[in-house]
Amino acid sequence: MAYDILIVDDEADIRDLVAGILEDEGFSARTARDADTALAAIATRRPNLIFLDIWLQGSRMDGLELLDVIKAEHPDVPVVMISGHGNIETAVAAIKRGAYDFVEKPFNADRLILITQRALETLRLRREVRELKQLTPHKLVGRSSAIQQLRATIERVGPTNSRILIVGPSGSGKELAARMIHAASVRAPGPFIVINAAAITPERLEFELFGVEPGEGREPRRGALEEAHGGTLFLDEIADMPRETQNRVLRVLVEQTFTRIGGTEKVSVDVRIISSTGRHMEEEIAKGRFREDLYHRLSVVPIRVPPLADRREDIPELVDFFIDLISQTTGLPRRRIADDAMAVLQSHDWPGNVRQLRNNVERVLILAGGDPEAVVTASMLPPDVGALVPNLPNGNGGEHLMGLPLREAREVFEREYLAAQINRFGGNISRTAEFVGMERSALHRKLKALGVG
Ligand SMILES: Nc1ncnc2c1ncn2[C@@H]1O[C@H](COP(=O)(O)OP(=O)(O)OP(=O)(O)O)[C@@H](O)[C@H]1O
Repeated sequence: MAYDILIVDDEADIRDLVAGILEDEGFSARTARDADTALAAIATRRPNLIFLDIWLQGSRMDGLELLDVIKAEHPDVPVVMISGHGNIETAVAAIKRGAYDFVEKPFNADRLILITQRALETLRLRREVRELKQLTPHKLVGRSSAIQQLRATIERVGPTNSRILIVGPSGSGKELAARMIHAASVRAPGPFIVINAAAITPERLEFELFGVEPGEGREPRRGALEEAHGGTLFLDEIADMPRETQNRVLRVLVEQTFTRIGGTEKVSVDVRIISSTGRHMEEEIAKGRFREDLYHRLSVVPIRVPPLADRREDIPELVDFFIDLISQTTGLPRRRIADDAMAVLQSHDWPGNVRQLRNNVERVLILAGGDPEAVVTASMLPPDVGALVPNLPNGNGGEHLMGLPLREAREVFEREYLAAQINRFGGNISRTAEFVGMERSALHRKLKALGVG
């Protein structure tokens, strides 16, 4: 379903322009010319995001007043202000009152789209974090040596107060590891606050981190640093942090104090910082995109979470864990995964790592339907998870073999089948031999004859 975005502006040209840009990106846009039509539109259907002009000519309320009403009634709907005289004071005023971000006229279509995506992504992440917090026990599942080492490291570094940088690809479990470190520390009863630098615009990131000084008669808006006082701040995707924010964060680490945006008063907090990245930080530093001194301060203890494809032996246990978890939380019946289906799951490359595996287990449980006793076989897996022998040329499950004489077809099949099995068992010949039902030495000879290795 397309995201529903409401554009509130007194100028028809602006409404049409913004709506056109968003619709071209596949969003669904509605428009309103003043406060009353906007409130009626919101009452009819709650939008996912609102663009709101600061100056609403000919309206009962101006944009900032309407913002107050929207925030009071729908605090979760992000509002991006449209500012004609864009300057930092207007932005600060709007953000103090709860706006998510602002765009300046004249519009830059790319920035508009970026802000839209980030606002929606933040919303999604917040919801996901909320759901996951409720649903997922903080348990790091897996018996591979990489996961065993990771668990040992977490136990060792958890109780210290050191800053930790967790490196690994998206969905591999970095945030989970950070939560476990927090849980293993004396800060466990304190808050665990997450800030994702990739999901927030640079301007917004500063507000979110450092907070905003109060205006006349208002409470200050506390940033993540203050929220995390006595606990842990998890800085996700630090490589996406703009240089200016890097400078500010470095100052916080050196001076142990900071000032809110627009303020002068020094605020000091007691926060442990755990950060994460999916990038090669050495490269980011070499290209001048990340401050080396900040990197060293954040990465007192570096921890690596390997991609799922490098620890395929964890997959069966993870699948069982997610089947239990998903069936408990959704009420869907549990299923048994047949050996052929597990072989496919273990052979797949999982570019989205554990998160992608979890989503696929959920899809399987939803789609399986019918008889709760039914076993999930390879043919019931989502098509993009791949065929039983994923690397067969053409990836079409075997039709191409029909054009070959039996001897050659058998050779092609054996080669691809064994290569996929070896890959699945992480290169371990003994375990592959056991699974495919051959003697270890016979398998060796076979592989040599087929030129696999
Ligand atoms: N070893 C594991 N055992 C159990 N659940 C796991 C494991 N690894 C990851 N998960 C689950 O997979 C999902 C993705 O993990 P997480 O959010 O920690 O990844 P991430 O590396 O921080 O991702 P991103 O870089 O995209 O933020 C979460 O639901 C998490 O609980």
